[in-house]
Amino acid sequence: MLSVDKVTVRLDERLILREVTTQVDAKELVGLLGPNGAGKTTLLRTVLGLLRPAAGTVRVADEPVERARHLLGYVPQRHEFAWDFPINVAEAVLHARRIRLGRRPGRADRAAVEHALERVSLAELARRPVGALSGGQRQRVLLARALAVGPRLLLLDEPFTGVDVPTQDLLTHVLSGLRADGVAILMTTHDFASAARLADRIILLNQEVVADGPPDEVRDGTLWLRAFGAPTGLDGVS
Ligand SMILES: Nc1ncnc2c1ncn2[C@@H]1O[C@H](COP(=O)(O)OP(=O)(O)OP(=O)(O)O)[C@@H](O)[C@H]1O
Repeated sequence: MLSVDKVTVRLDERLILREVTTQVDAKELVGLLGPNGAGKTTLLRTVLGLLRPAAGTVRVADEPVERARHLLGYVPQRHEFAWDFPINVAEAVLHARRIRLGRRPGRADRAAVEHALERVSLAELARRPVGALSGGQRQRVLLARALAVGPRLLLLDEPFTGVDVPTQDLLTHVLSGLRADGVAILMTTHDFASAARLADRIILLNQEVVADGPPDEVRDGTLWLRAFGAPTGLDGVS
């Protein structure tokens, strides 16, 4: 579903990603790990077509990304959304679908919103202003916004960061269900232990791909040393 081939990205003349090659298949959940500033968000933004690589190619469902945007769902980091905007939960989700489809919403769009809210257990909060939500509820709104467009490739930027255990469990459940439905999922995270439980593969990134494989293969301490510059990444790994 996603194929990234020798992608190099420079921002302000600085090399951020160097010849990154990887892929994510349908029904596959891949965790993207690396230290702060490793280029994880940059890679997601490049896949979304928001950044143009200096070299290399990104293809989604065998198409250049410009022709495959309708297949993409994106869950940004929570701070990137304007939570002080005076809209409620259902409107926030509908808005995402409206922007994607570029038309006034009709009955099918409202049904898609309802379905997305149910999938993340937010139906009861549909009329609540987004500014009044907790961190975990906000995370679920962002996921519902991505789901409302029916993505085949879902990109998530640190969905597990700063949310409580029940929210983590819900996210795990929803992502597992999407994978079973055939969605390809690429998710950045700082937490190897939770990624190892959930992901089929883990990519260790630090400007370049340091390792890419099943969690058991990527557990090797020397790889972590190369990716993080310190062995501390293995803390809490079980
Ligand atoms: N628009 C930009 N212009 C210039 N440099 C940028 C821009 N956006 C990001 N960078 C730089 O690119 C590098 C990679 O940033 P990125 O946000 O992709 O890392 P990350 O792995 O997602 O980090 P974190 O774990 O902290 O979220 C950083 O050094 C950052 O300062």
